[in-house]
Amino acid sequence: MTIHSASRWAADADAAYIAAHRGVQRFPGRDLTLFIQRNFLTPDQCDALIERIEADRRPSTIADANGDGYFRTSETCDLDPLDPFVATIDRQIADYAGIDPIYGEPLQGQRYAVGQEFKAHTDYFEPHGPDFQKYCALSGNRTWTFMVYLNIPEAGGATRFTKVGKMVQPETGKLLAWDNRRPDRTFNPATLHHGMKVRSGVKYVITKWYRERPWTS
Ligand SMILES: O=C(O)CCC(=O)C(=O)O
Ligand SMILES: [Fe+2]
Repeated sequence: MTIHSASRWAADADAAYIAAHRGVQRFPGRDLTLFIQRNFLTPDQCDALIERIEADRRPSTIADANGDGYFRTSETCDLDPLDPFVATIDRQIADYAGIDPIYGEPLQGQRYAVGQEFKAHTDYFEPHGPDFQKYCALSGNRTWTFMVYLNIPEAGGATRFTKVGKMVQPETGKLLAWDNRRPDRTFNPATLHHGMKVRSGVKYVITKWYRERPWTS
């Protein structure tokens, strides 16, 4: 995998830049800008992240309350940006994306036990939704999502893009990256995705979301 220098960082990712990485796979449909990079993280890096998620997890919340308490049943961990190992991972994602890290929300870990899931949702906030002001007033909406599977659960736990019929299976170190917008920069409902129920074992992922403007918490 090619890591480019920091001089390639910009405010937004360029799909052509990501598409040029060695070994990357691109979803063929025009409705969704989606990439898969196997072995983006090493098994050792994944294990070190799992250790941190185990040490510091709490029940997940969702931003746009929808009245369904079972919508996102996983546990979340805000990975410490001051932890030098976490900073290395963050930098590795920024280099791959070509996005300046100042646009990134802090890296999050997720842990799904048997039966836990994240029902179909988009990562961007509905511009007319009730929580848009609260979550997007300062930093703007979410642009790109970078997600890495840290292990293979014994059964279940795939990510399903329900509108385009694409299913991605967890694999240790596999990166999934997508633009939450269409090429014309409008938000793309075809990014709707479902972190499906784990049927056996435990599933761990990390997620990195980038914003339209520099991140301010
Ligand atoms: O765990 C998954 O497969 C999906 C996670 C996800 O959609 C998210 O964290 O936004
Ligand atoms: Fe998501």
